[in-house]
Amino acid sequence: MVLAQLGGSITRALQQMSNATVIDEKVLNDCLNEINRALLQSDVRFELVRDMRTNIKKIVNLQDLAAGHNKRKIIQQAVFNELCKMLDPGKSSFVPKKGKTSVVMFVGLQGSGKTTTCTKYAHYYQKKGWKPALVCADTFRAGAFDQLKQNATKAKIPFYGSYMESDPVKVAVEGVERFKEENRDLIIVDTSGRHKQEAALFEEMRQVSEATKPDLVIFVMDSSIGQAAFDQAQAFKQSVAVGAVIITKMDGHAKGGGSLSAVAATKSPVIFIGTGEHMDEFEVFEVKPFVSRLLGMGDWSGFVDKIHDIVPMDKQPELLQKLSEGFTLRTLRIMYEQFQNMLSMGPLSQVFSMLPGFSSELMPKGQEKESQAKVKRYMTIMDSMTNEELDSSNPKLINEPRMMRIARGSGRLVREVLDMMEEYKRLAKVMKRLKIPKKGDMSALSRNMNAQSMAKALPAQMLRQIGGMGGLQNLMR
Ligand SMILES: Nc1nc2c(ncn2[C@@H]2O[C@H](COP(=O)(O)OP(=O)(O)OP(=O)(O)O)[C@@H](O)[C@H]2O)c(=O)[nH]1
Repeated sequence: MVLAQLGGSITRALQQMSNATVIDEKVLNDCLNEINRALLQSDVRFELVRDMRTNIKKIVNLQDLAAGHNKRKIIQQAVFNELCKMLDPGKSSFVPKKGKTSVVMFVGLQGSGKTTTCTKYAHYYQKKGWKPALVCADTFRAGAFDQLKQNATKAKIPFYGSYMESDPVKVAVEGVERFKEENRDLIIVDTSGRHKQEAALFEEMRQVSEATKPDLVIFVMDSSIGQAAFDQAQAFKQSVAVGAVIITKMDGHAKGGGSLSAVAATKSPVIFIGTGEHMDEFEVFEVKPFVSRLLGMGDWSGFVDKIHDIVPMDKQPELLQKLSEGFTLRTLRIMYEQFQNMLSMGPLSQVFSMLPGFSSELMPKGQEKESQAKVKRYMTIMDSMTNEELDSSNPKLINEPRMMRIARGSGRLVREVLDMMEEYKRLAKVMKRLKIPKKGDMSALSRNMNAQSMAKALPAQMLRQIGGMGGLQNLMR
């Protein structure tokens, strides 16, 4: 997945710093140099990287920190905060209100994924009970209207466009008026793109915007754009009042840092990211959970949201319960069982990218097949272990001769057995620090579940304590 490598590099730099016996100026500089290199390699704009370093150095003044201070924590927190700051323009975008008509105009270069994203955006709100509608104001590209029509029909969203009319302003105005009359609460206008930034494109966008007076203009950008992202985003911002950004194709192998720095150019927040060609491969973008995931720290709220999206309602409490029980990887057998759970979930592999520790290495998005093969390989290796080995909390029990024996028994290489043991130790360490945080989890759950499914998720004793079903309903209100 885009940026997985960046996350891995930053995490490694922080880890190396943490491993140093004494944190002095040199250790800090080495760590920051590593992070800078990783960011630049991911196409993040030089100025942003430079500013981030300056800010961290200002916050982490090693000489001023008394001996008792936990320097590692302070540095880690500063890196986390600065990454968040880089992605956060400090102001939120216009938020449409359900039941009240809003017009949202989409702009972006041809092929950025604009038309697909318009439908994903409409579909996202439709699932939440809104009444969206799509207007195709792209009269430039032959086939644009057909594409929107096809997408909209599939998602059962009303649409408007014309095969005959060549004036995009006219089509846009007619479409918006039609849907206002029909009391649609989210009218989405898809505009045309060009292969490159051209005066004609910007003039057309300006005219459509003037005529339809959108409440929000969303700039759609392909994550593979690289260093050109900043200039492109700025050019769009200068022509129309861009208020939010959506970054597409985050599932690809592009570096992605460039598109994220577009936030700085448009001074507008990224509100969603596209993570695949399908309608549901679309995620709300929130800075802190994103940076948490990037650094392998997990994202509980996203995790619970995702479960809500793809797991049938009646299975959700059971799954959450199962997962939370397995988080302490005391023994290899527990890891084996967790792997079994994961494999039986199939499409849920994307969910695991939100789980701390599983993020970039074990289950990178876009490499599900390879990851599954790796997990299966680990399981084959564990199949050749004794019950004592599987149930022991002491990995040292598996010494060199045993490793060689296990490798022979499972038909794998000794190196692979070693890899598996390393992965186990790594996961066990990460999981040890973890428990579904009660407060966060409860608020995420209460957002997403009705009282009935919530009641099932709670231990009986806790449910009694809060006054049964009635008490729970009050609490949720
Ligand atoms: N993998 C992946 N593909 C995407 C994503 N979003 C869009 N696409 C694909 O990108 C291609 C271009 O998308 P379109 O929606 O046609 O692009 P557009 O910007 O509307 O193009 P014009 O209408 O020509 O301006 C299509 O094949 C989409 O399926 C995404 O998040 N991930």
